[in-house]
Amino acid sequence: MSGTRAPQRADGLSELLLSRIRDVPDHPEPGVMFKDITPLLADPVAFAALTDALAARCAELGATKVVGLEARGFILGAPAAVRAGVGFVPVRKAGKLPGATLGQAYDLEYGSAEIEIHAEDLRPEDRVLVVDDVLATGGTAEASVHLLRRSGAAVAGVSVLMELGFLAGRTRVEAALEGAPLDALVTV
Ligand SMILES: O=P(O)(O)OC[C@H]1O[C@H](OP(=O)(O)OP(=O)(O)O)[C@H](O)[C@@H]1O
Ligand SMILES: Nc1ncnc2[nH]cnc12
Repeated sequence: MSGTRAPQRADGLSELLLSRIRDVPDHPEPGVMFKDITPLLADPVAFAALTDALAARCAELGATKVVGLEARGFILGAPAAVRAGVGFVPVRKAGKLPGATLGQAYDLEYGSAEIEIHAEDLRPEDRVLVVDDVLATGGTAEASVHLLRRSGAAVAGVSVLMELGFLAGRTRVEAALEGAPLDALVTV
């Protein structure tokens, strides 16, 4: 696909995943190169390989829950949680969750938003792996880390399928993570 750098892993996983991500120029607005993961989801081999990698990371970090970020983080995070044998907790856009919520406002590459979680689904002893598809400006992941800390859970790390390195989101997420790892299976 266009506009990408060489894969980072020696096992061929990054190359496989990258080959299934489609660049869509000017979506959802002019100037944005949208990274479309639907071809990857439609490929059972690539989707299973991604799920296995995320589940393995969950085990390596001793995570007791996967938190997925709406909406594409749900698609990636939920099967990884099942594969790892841990629970899944959704971070949703504001106004969707029916129970008592904790909320956090944040900025996107395009626009702004607020996220919420049912904090009652996390225990103080939980170690959470945050999963999402794309790290762009880092605003969503950063807000999630702050939200999770406020919920009382420990953040074991953040794992994303794809990091858009030219947007420098890593810096702000690593600052929020205070030493916990930020992993990207593919960086472009
Ligand atoms: O690093 P950032 O600049 O915060 O951007 C990354 C976030 O943006 C996208 O979500 P989006 O809110 O577009 O929603 P969707 O997954 O519901 O399509 C993507 O799935 C990440 O969650
Ligand atoms: N360029 C992009 N492609 C896909 N998802 C995104 N989320 C934020 N920026 C994005």
